[in-house]
Amino acid sequence: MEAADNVLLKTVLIHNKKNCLVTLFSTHICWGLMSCGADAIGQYLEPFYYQRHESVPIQEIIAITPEKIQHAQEKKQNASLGIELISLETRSFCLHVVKRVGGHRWRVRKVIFDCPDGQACGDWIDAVQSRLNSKEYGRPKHLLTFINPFGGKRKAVKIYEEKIEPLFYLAGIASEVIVTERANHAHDYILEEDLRHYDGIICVGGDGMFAELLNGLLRRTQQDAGIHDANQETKLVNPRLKLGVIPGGSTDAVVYTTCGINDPVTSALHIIIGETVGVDVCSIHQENQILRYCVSMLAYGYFGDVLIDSEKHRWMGPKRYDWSGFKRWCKKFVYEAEISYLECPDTRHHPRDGSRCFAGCEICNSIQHSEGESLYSDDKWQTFQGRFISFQSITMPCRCDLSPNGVSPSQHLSNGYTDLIIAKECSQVDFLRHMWRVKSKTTDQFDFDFVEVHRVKAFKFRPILEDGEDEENDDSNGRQRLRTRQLRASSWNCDGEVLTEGFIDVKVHHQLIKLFARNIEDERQLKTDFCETSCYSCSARR
Ligand SMILES: CCCCCCCCCCCCC/C=C/[C@@H](O)[C@H](COP(=O)(O)O)NC(=O)CCCCC
Ligand SMILES: Nc1ncnc2c1ncn2[C@@H]1O[C@H](COP(=O)(O)OP(=O)(O)O)[C@@H](O)[C@H]1O
Ligand SMILES: [Ca+2]
Repeated sequence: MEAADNVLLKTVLIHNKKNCLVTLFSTHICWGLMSCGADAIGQYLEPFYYQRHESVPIQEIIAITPEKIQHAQEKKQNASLGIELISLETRSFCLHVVKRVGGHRWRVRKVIFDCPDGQACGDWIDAVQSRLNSKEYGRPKHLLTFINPFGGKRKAVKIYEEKIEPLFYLAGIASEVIVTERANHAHDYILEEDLRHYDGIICVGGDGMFAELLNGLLRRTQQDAGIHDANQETKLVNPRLKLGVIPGGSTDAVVYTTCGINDPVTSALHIIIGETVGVDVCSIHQENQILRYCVSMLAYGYFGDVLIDSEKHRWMGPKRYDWSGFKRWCKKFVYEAEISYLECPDTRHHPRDGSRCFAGCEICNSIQHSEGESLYSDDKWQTFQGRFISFQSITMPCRCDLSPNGVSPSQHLSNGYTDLIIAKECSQVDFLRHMWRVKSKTTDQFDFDFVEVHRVKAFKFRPILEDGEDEENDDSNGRQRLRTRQLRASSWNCDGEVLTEGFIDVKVHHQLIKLFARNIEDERQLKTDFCETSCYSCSARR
């Protein structure tokens, strides 16, 4: 329940031509018509009750601006004097707040209040602005923004200029913008330049572009802290800077997963309000070197090959994945590897446990990890050796237009684990059935005898490539036959970037980075138009 001393300002203001009681609490702002208790000049008498009111958390206020409105009375006076004069004094202000319009899409809603005089209006603007500036909300003031002009449908520059820049201006965010001129431009810039003035780094692009930011920032952070990140056992340092993505790529799985939709305005609003979510990161090693960091999908076999092929068809934009996906499916290839993994010790957490990771996820918040303990002293490693069509390590659910529920729907953003999905050698029709379920929203995509899933903390992948002949096997008629290997090497699809090294060691780092996002909201639980917070009036009525 809200304590009375959390009330910062309380006045009767005019909203939609009606007297409204407007109350600024330290955590939210409430307004509504009163059933009793206030007189026309803005004094109110206790007890009062709102008839019906709205409440917006301070965090969801994008900005407060003075509103130049010619008030009706002045209009009349000016008209009678025959002058066209706008009010000399600003007596109205506009609250720009987050509005949910369905399907996880956010928009800006303007709510205008008229005050009795300019002084009252200034007091309101100052009081709300000072809450917005409070450190507890962590709103970014200075951002470094990279735009990939060649990502997705090649509209990133237009998206930024038309939709994002005006919002950042409204919210008082200064953004240094760099339109990239080559692949790795952003990565190299982050590694080398002075970043002290920024609160966050964002990009307008896809997962590949985000991967540049992620790798640049993590390497820079370890370098600055004198951490030797080549050693898999090292406890890595969390970067100070937060990362953000405005979708402008092809799959946009990172932003789709963390904001619930790939919509540029929704992402910009998440960045402005400064809310962040911790995200797990995989470090990928080979012998004594670190190859890359990865947050979404690390895949070998089918998805590695699709990525390589899709680059030849970049002119098709996001559709290139459908085309390459279809081509690769037509030419079925089989791979073989030995995969060792350290499974999550808590058997309640599993890729098929049916859980969903929503904003404020209790599972992510409750899981404990003993970081820093040696993985290799652990004797609980298990091994899979065999043939497969597709191998994926999925560290966040990986929702996207191609898979709205996610490639691993019960994976979590920050549980400290990655899900291994092995689609073992099977017929093309069976593989298609599995993929169809990954795309559709209804059935369990892992409910096939040729699909194996594990939730793991670390894994080692060793491709088996040598041509040759397997041991002799008995066929169903008891005849001995030789099975000739037809094994191919694939490459890795690492957050949409190609990684050619075959054998790798991977470890998950629990909540290593912070993303400007809230994680998806459970829309069934959201009540948008009525007070959700326990303000005085509501609690009095309950
Ligand atoms: C017959 C129905 C077939 C449906 C296939 C559904 C498979 C969906 C898998 C989606 C994978 C999502 C994981 C994220 C991958 C991205 O990191 C990566 C790069 O993204 P971006 O830089 O934004 O372009 N995207 C892919 O690898 C796309 C794979 C698509 C394979 C068909
Ligand atoms: N100016 C540029 N020219 C060419 N490639 C670039 C440029 N800027 C970034 N890239 C690279 O483009 C790749 C794909 O970018 P991304 O934004 O993920 O688009 P998409 O989702 O369409 O693949 C990334 O690997 C990134 O390194
Ligand atoms: Ca995870």
